Amino acid sequence: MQCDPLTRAQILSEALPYIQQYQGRVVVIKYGGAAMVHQERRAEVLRDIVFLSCVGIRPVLVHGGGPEINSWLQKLDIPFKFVDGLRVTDGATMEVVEMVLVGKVNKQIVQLISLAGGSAVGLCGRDGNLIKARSQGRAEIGFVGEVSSINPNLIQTLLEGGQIPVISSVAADETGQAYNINADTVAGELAASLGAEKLILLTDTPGILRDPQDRSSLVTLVDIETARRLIQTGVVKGGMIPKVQCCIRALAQGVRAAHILDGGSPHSLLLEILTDAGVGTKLVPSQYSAQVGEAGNGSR
Ligand SMILES: Nc1ncnc2c1ncn2[C@@H]1O[C@H](COP(=O)(O)OP(=O)(O)O)[C@@H](O)[C@H]1O
Ligand SMILES: CC(=O)N[C@@H](CCC(=O)OP(=O)(O)O)C(=O)O
Repeated sequence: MQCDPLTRAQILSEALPYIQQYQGRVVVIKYGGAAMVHQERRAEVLRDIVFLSCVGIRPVLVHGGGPEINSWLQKLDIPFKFVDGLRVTDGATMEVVEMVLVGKVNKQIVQLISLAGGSAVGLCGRDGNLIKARSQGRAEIGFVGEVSSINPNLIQTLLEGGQIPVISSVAADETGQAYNINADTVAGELAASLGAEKLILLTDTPGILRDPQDRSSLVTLVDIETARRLIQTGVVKGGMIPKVQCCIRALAQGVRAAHILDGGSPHSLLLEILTDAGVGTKLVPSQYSAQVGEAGNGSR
């Protein structure tokens, strides 16, 4: 980290109890396309994930790639549009989504992890029957799927072998038909099925903002009830809605905390997990759970 030695020593002494608490625990991290567009930060984010793995925390990475899919659809002259934050996915679009996410973005991330000194295995839902999909049943959005089941055994085996699983949000149904699933949704369901300690969504805003135009209006701590209210009252809009919804679902299924933070800000992942104050929005099941069970001074 680029900081003076005193600050570094403070961070290290603060981080140690968190590292001890989370050792052996699974942390599911979703690296969104909006954050990944900061090419210069990608290697740094992935180095931080390798660091977590080196100290004994078990990161599982789910990646997005919406902007990269858009750019390839444009190159191929295939028009695209979104309904409720979900890409309308016909047969031709599905083919491009799978090629870009599974063939390109996934392998780039695996390579960057390897260059950072870690070892990663790239998978999509089809591999090892990891995720089975089903249609959302909305004709107007085509092959957009939802998770029908998850088989976490392969992920557990990889984690036990010190590998970092890197997962694309493409999965097939019982007939082999591919579906395009929102990557936040996949991350939330995986976190629940792996009994993860944390679900972390890296995006392009500091977290949930009271005013999306004002980056200083960060909501630092929120429980499920308040998170629902932020959606109902329209504070949380657009692409932030599926994020908050999947955090709520993961918390309701036993994940202890969910975090939304800016993946483009230096070392945001480590600062969020390993310091008392954190840098993003932390979502917890209830206000009570915010005060118990965390290492450090419990300031958040
Ligand atoms: N209350 C809010 N706080 C923060 N961001 C918000 C809020 N409401 C809507 N947003 C929007 O949500 C976007 C993040 O969603 P999205 O673009 O889908 O990201 P990703 O590619 O990481 O999945 C932000 O860039 C912001 O424009
Ligand atoms: C159904 C749906 O919308 N799928 C997404 C999958 C990728 C994704 O979620 O990427 P981000 O995290 O970068 O948004 C898409 O096609 O863009």
